[in-house]
Amino acid sequence: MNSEVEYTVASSVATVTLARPERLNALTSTLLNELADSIEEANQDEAVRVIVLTGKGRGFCAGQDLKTVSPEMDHGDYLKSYYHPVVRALAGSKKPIIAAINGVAAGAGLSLTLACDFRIVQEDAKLSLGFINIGLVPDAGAPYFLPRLIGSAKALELALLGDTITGKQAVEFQLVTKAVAADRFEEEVMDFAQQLAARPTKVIAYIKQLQSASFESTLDDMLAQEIIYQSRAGKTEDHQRAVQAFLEKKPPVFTGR
Ligand SMILES: CC(C)(COP(=O)(O)OP(=O)(O)OC[C@H]1O[C@@H](n2cnc3c(N)ncnc32)[C@H](O)[C@@H]1OP(=O)(O)O)[C@@H](O)C(=O)NCCC(=O)NCCSC(=O)/C=C1/CC=CC=CO1
Repeated sequence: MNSEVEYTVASSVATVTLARPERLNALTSTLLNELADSIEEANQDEAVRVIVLTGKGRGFCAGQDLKTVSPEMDHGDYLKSYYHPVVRALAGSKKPIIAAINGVAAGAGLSLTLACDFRIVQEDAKLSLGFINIGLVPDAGAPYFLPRLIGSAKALELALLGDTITGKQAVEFQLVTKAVAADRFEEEVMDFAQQLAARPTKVIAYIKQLQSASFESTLDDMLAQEIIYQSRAGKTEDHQRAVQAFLEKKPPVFTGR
């Protein structure tokens, strides 16, 4: 039974909600453990085809709960024990994950969204790496994902200046998939999730695995990998039925198998 993360499944979408709204969903060891478990649960559940990660209340996540930080604490050990399992669960998820950033995202709260596949943000949300403002380096995967997502110069700008940008500005930084007005936010997130859920789920996993291998691989490595994954994709029911549907001039219906 979770206490700091809520987990629901409806219409093929698992919604994982950070649930400490009184502290802007600031992260604790309990919350991080529950978050890693929830992502794992969604990945194991065949009824789930898309995962949405969001926050309860007026914000997405204010990063590490600074009330739990003490001089005795080794921040590196803490990262290894509590953050890295979550980063690996998000980045290694076979199912697509949408970070639905429903308000402020700061510190590791923003970092965790970078390990997701899509970021949909409220237009007036405030986003900040913020680590530098308390004398820390960006963590929770941000040093890996941010330069890959927005390029080295912009990543350094956000990390070194620690500035806050709005959801609208985050689109210009190419940090997020799209920014949406607050009153249409939930509807847009669920529409987007349903579009993804109607796609060939197994093949989505293959595409994610292929792409994540790309940056550390040579051309020869990637050509070898595409042989493996296209061979698997070619054997899926979704592919075979979609070809049949095309030949019959019908729209494809993907079941995720
Ligand atoms: C920009 C903010 C996130 C939001 O600002 P605002 O909307 O004006 O809201 P506030 O009034 O500031 O906050 C509302 C209440 O929540 C409390 N709160 C906010 N953030 C935290 C937090 N991180 N920890 C604990 N409590 C928090 C805030 O005190 C208010 O409570 P009261 O109403 O009782 O006063 C802004 O709040 C902000 O900048 N927050 C801090 C952002 C931050 O520095 N986050 C931590 C970065 S470090 C990190 O994420 C990761 C690690 C990893 C490993 C080890 C060690 C450290 O960090």
